[in-house]
This record gives sequence, structure tokens and C-alpha cells, in this order.
Amino acid sequence: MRPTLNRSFFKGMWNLTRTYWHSEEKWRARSLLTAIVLLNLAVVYMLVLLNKWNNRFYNSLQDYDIDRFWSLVGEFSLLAAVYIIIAVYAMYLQQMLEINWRRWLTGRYLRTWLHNQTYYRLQLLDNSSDNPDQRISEDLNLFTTLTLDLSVGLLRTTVTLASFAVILWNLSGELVLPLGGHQVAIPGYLVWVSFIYAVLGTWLTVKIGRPLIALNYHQQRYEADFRFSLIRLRENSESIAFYGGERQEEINFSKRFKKVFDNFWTIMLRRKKLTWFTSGYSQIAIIFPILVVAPRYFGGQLALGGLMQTVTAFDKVREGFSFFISSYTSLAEWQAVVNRLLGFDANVAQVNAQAGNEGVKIVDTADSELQVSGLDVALPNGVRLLKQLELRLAAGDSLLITGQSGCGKSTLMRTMAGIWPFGQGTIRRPAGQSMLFLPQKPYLPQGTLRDALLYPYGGGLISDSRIKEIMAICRLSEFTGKLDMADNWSHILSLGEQQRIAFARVMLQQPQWLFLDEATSALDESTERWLYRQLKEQLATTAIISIGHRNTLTGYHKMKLSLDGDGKWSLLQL
Ligand SMILES: Nc1ncnc2c1ncn2[C@@H]1O[C@H](COP(=O)(O)OP(=O)(O)OP(=O)(O)O)[C@@H](O)[C@H]1O
Repeated sequence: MRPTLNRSFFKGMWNLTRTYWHSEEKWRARSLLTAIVLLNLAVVYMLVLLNKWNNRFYNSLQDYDIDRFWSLVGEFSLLAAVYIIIAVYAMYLQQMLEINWRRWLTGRYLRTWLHNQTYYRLQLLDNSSDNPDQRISEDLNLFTTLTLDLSVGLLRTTVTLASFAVILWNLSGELVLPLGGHQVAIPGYLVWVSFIYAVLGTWLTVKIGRPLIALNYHQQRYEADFRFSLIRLRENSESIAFYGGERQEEINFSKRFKKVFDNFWTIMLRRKKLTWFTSGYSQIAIIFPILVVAPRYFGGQLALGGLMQTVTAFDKVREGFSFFISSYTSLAEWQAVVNRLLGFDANVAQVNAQAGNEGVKIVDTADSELQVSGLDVALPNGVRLLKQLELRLAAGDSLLITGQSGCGKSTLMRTMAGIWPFGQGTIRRPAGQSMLFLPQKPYLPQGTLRDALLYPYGGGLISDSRIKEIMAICRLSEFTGKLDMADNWSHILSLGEQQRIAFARVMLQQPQWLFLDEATSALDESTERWLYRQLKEQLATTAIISIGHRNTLTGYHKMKLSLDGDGKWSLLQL
């Protein structure tokens, strides 16, 4: 997405910004903001006092007035002390507001991302935004920091500009220019000079720095892609080590890093151009006001104090007019961040709009049966994997779904779980009854073994003795001593052990409906037989729907649904 500044950008940005200030934390946020604004105004006031002090101080030097000199040094110490206290608290409170705002926004984004399985549905979108993790961790951080920095900066600059423009106006007097036989008097000419100087500088900076907006936008994205590929290596280290895939991985890393490098190189060249200009501009700014005021000083219209005060006032006014110059890069970055967050929001909105509008209707009914009627399961490109499926299952039933690899068995399970949006038909599910889906890849969350066993619920509800009893049934007794050990269990446990953990989870949670997607594929046949028998004993009334290729599974089910991958299906009583 190319960042653009248009009405919808400003509308989106406004929506993004305003939520926090109208949230349940609004009073705290607004009080902090008020304090920050007041402190920043106080900073400007102190700068004005210091500027006036400049005049008197340099005059005391010029007049060799030692008593006045020491009394002004004392005054300076006081002004400086107050200035420091105000500046420290202005920064401290601003950071406090930043982190509070970020905490609130992060909570909101996390909830939206997790709600309605949006994290899963997002990846099914064609135009899904890249790296949602980066949006939540990095972009929200940058957004709050930059928004506050820029807006507080703008406020402080405006007030500084207004105060010092008045001072400079009063100090500069009139410049009389001969123009075609006439004399033209320009009042407050130093203000005009600094204005022209700054506007010229700003215009050139914007012209040179403009491409940085898009470049920064891409840089963030390439960095995240590169980081993600490194994380994948860590997550899949064993498979890669078995394959000896290091060379291929290196090629992949280099490819991704090349994008980081190339883009940074372009940024670097652009920044170099910009820095040629901005550092030249700020160097000239040191001498420029002295040159402009020098004629009045040497003409005797200004004392040394006046000269020094004028120079600092000129500097402040120029700084004010040049606000866009010094904060141009931040502004560009901020715009890129806002665009990325808006892109993410748009994708989430698209997913949510689809969620209510899907072809497959999942209806919770008072009925005790699970009924599938007229169900078509399709791929995102519209190709149908399954046509007009009709199915009724009651408590205690067991159904085995078979068919060749890739025919759509897991996709049917996703559809029944309500996370696959492509297709049409109706699935009526008994309301209030618990359902547990065990996907093909066992998932163990970060944390202790207990967390893994009780997932997705927390601990506390089931006693230790019950957990240990079930672990013994699932042939996991050797791990009972490690229940509270936090480790990377998905890397430590064998696939068969992970599948047994999943079975223990089922027995502990006792769902009324259980969906197993090749949940015993890594187990030997005798353990598989044992576990299915235990399932029947422990969960006598649970309906079990399994997916599997093995013939041995047939013996544990009453019905068999065969899919042929072209949409046809057949249902057999076993
Ligand atoms: N997100 C997706 N986008 C596009 N196609 C997909 C997506 N997910 C799955 N598919 C395709 O849908 C088809 C069915 O996949 P599914 O996982 O349901 O097969 P399966 O019958 O469970 O296979 P297996 O027995 O190998 O596990 C496959 O051709 C797969 O490539």
C-alpha cells in the first residue's frame, strides 16, 4: 500500500486517535494531557524569561557592571532550576501518557485480533495485511510516541513562535528600503526575514525528503519479514536440521535481507541528500541572524544585550517556522505507521463483515443433534471440495471421515468449527454443548505442562489427582512430576507424546462433541486402540468425529463418511 494523504487518511487517523480520549480512561488521559500542555506552556514562558535575561546580562557585560553581573548570574540559576524541573516533568508525564495510551490500544487490538478467530481468518484474505504482530507490537508503540511528540511539539512550537515573533517584531524596528525613488519602510522586518528563510528551507526539505515516506513504510515491512523468517527457523529447527536445509534457509534469509539492505541503501542516499541540505541550513542559521542585525548594532541602534536577545529570538522564530524541517522524518514515519494501522483495521473490518455474511450458516439450536444440511465446502477460489452434504449425528455417535489426501477432510472439520468461510449450507449445532476440535498439528501453548493439558482453560478447576490419573491412562505417567515445569514442550515431546497430551486434554475436559483430525497418526496401533477404548469408557455419551487414513480406525466408529475430492460423498453404517 502506498501511503497517501487524503480525506480517508485523515478520517481514519482521527478515528484511530480519538478512541482512547473517549474511553473509560478518558479522565486520566485528559488530566495528563492538560498537565503536559500546561508544563509545555510553562517551558515556553521560561524561554521568554531567559531571552529577556539575555538582554540584561550582555548589557551588564558591555557596561562592565560587576554587581549587576553577579545578581544576573543568581537570577539565571533560579530561572535555570525552575526550567529544569518543568522540562523534566513535561517529559516524564508525556512518557506516562504514551505508555498508558499504548497499553490501552494494545489491549484493544489484541482483543480485536483474537475475537471471532480474526487472526485465522485474516490469513485467508487475498489482500491480508502483512505481519499483524508488527502492527500490534511496533506500530502501536510508534503511533502513540509519534502522535504525542508531534502534537506536543506543534503546540510548543506555535506558542514559542507567537511569543518570540512579538519579541522579535519589537526588537527589529523598521527597515527602510529605497525603491524606485521612494523609501519603503518594512516594520518587524526580522520576522519576515526569518519567515522567508524558514519557508524556503521547509519547501526544499519537503521536496528532497518526500520519498522517505514510502521508503520508511517499506523498511518496516522488510524488517518484519526478515525477522519472521528467522523465527520460522527457530520454530522448525529440527525438521531443517534433519533435511540439512541450512543452505536453502541461508538463501532465503539472504533474499529477504537483501530487500532490507537495498531499501535501507535507498533511504541512506535520500537521507544523505536531505542532510546535505538540513545541516547546511542549520549552520547558516547560526550566522544568518547576526548578519541581518549587524547593521543596526554597528549603526548604534542596538546594544550588545539587544543584539544577543535578537539573535536568540530570531533563532526561536526560525525554529518555529522550521518545525516541519526538523520533524519531517518523524512526520513521514508517523504517516507510514498510521497507514499500516489503518490497513490492518480495514482488513479486520473486512473479516468481520464477512463473518456475518458467510455462505455456511452456523446455527445454534435447542436440538440435541448436530445436523448438516445442503453443505458445500469450497476453496477460496470457489472450487468445491464437497457438494450438498447431509448428515445427522446424535450423542454417543461416532463417525469416521475418510478420503484421499487433499480431498477436503480437514476443511470439512474447519467448516464445522465455523472458521472456514468458503461454501454454503447450514450446520445446526446443539446450543450450550461443548465441542473440542483437535487439529492435525497438536498445539502446545507456551508455559507449563499443566497449561498444555488444560488448554484452552487455565488451571485450578481440575485437581492434581485427576490430572495424574488421566495422564496415567494416556501413558504419560513419566511426566507427572513435571506438571509445573515451564519449557518448550512442543520441541521436547515426541509427536506421539503430544498426541497423547491432546487425548488427556479431551478426557480432562469431557466435551460433548469431539472432532479428531488424524489425532492418532503418530501412535502405534496398540496405543491407538487403547486410547480409543479409553475414550469410549471415559466419554460414553460424547459424539466422536474422526478423520483418518488408517483401516484400524474403522473398528472404533459406527459410521463412515467417504469423500472423493470432486464433491461426491457416501455415508455407510459400519
Ligand atoms: N488456506 C487455503 N487456501 C487455499 N487452499 C487451501 C487452503 N487450505 C487448504 N487448501 C486446500 O484445500 C484442499 C483440502 O485440504 P484439506 O487439508 O482439507 O485436505 P485433507 O483431506 O485433510 O488432506 P490430508 O489427508 O492430506 O490431511 C487441499 O487441496 C489444500 O491445498
